Order: sequence, then structure tokens, then C-alpha cells
Amino acid sequence: MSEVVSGGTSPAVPPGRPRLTVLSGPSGVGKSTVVAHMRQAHPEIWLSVSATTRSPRPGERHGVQYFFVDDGEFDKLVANGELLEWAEFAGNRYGTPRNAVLERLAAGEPVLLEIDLQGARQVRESMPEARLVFLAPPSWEELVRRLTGRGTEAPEVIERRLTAARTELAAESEFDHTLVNTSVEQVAAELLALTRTS
Ligand SMILES: Nc1nc2c(ncn2[C@@H]2O[C@H](COP(=O)(O)OP(=O)(O)O)[C@@H](O)[C@H]2O)c(=O)[nH]1
Ligand SMILES: Nc1ncnc2c1ncn2[C@@H]1O[C@H](COP(=O)(O)OP(=O)(O)O)[C@@H](O)[C@H]1O
Repeated sequence: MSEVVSGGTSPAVPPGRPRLTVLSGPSGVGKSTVVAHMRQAHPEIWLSVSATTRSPRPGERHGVQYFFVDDGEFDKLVANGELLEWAEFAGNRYGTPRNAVLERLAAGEPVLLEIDLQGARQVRESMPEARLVFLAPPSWEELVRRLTGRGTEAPEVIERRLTAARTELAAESEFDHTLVNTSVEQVAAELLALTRTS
């Protein structure tokens, strides 16, 4: 593939428009683990920080994993048009702050969104150039094992997430690519390649 070089000493930049990649997949499949692994080696892949009404898990910090907001604050974000997309998932609301994403894309940086199926569908509508990637578990049993083994949710919350997972798994064909999360290292490398190519 040919590369566009913008100047004598400038690094080569990938041709085409800056890439917006959306990663979705059922709760517990390993999205955060894979993204963290990829970004450890490639911090230049910018990950959008979403707003959510869910409570922080132990160790989660405001502005790092999420912007943790209450219902009233989320209502305002929606009313002011500040979210690129948003959805209710398993009893909480989640949304992508619009401006930060548009600024990064305008600066030519690769942007990654880690959002649910409903959000992915909204992005497909509003930004059809986005690349939609589905992260699938090796099996249903392994998904249950990972979600349960993470130990961050109560049994009834796990049940809600597994109910959502059935819907999400059924929608895999709507995505441009499917990656099966057997090996974190391998999937992180595949995801990196998808975020960088036009
Ligand atoms: N639509 C949408 N979904 C989001 C957003 N941020 C996170 N999610 C999704 O919400 C779901 C629940 O996220 P979370 O409570 O962090 O649980 P986890 O993904 O199991 O760790 C996951 O499918 C996330 O990808 C967002 O901004 N918009
Ligand atoms: N390839 C993998 N093999 C085994 N366990 C994994 C793998 N990827 C992730 N996990 C584990 O599965 C659990 C859920 O992963 P997490 O990244 O929190 O999922 P998600 O962000 O999709 O909800 C975590 O305990 C994580 O360590």
C-alpha cells in the first residue's frame, strides 16, 4: 500500500481520512482488557472517555475510565446535544462526549470508541465512515465465566448483562469485522491494525 508523506522529515501518515473505530461486544468479553493491552504499547490510539450514570467500581476514577455523572447531569448532556450517541444498558445510561471525538478526528488522530450495540448503530447512522468491530467470546460458557470471574457485579446485574449479551451476539453480522477474544495479545494486534488502516 502506498503511503502519503507530508514532508521531507515528517513521519508517514496513513492515507485517507482519520479512522474512527467502534469496538463493541458483550459485557465481560474482554473489551477493556484488549484495549488496555493495545494502548499500553500504542498510547497514540485515543480512547474516548464516556459519561455514565453507573457507579464507579473499586479502582475506577472520574475522567479515566468514565465521567461518572448523576441522572440530572446526564439529562443535561443529552438536552444540550453534547453526546455523539448514548444508550441505556442494563439499567444505566452511557454516552460519548461529541466534541472530544470530533476534535481528535480533525487533528488526524485515530479514535476508538468502546460502546454497546445500540451506540454502534447510532454511530453507523451519523458517521457511516466509522469501522465497526465486534469482539466475540470463544464460547457462551467462557463469556459467563469471564463476566462472573471478574467479580465486579452482583448476580442480578450479571443476569441483566447476559440477557443483553444474547441480543448483542445475534447482531454480530451488522459489524464490519469480528475478532474472537481467545488471546488478548493476538486480538490487541488485530485491533491495532484495524484502527490504523483506511
Ligand atoms: N452506547 C454506549 N455504550 C457505552 C458507552 N460507554 C460504555 N458503553 C458500553 O456499556 C456497556 C457496559 O459498560 P460497563 O458498565 O463499563 O461494563 P463492562 O463493559 O462490562 O466493563 C458496555 O457494553 C460498554 O461498551 C457509551 O458512551 N455509549
Ligand atoms: N482472552 C482472555 N482470556 C481470558 N480471560 C480474559 C481474556 N480477555 C479478558 N479476560 C478477562 O475477562 C474478564 C472481563 O474482561 P473485561 O475486559 O472487563 O471485559 P469487558 O470490558 O468486555 O466487559 C476480566 O476478568 C478479564 O481479565
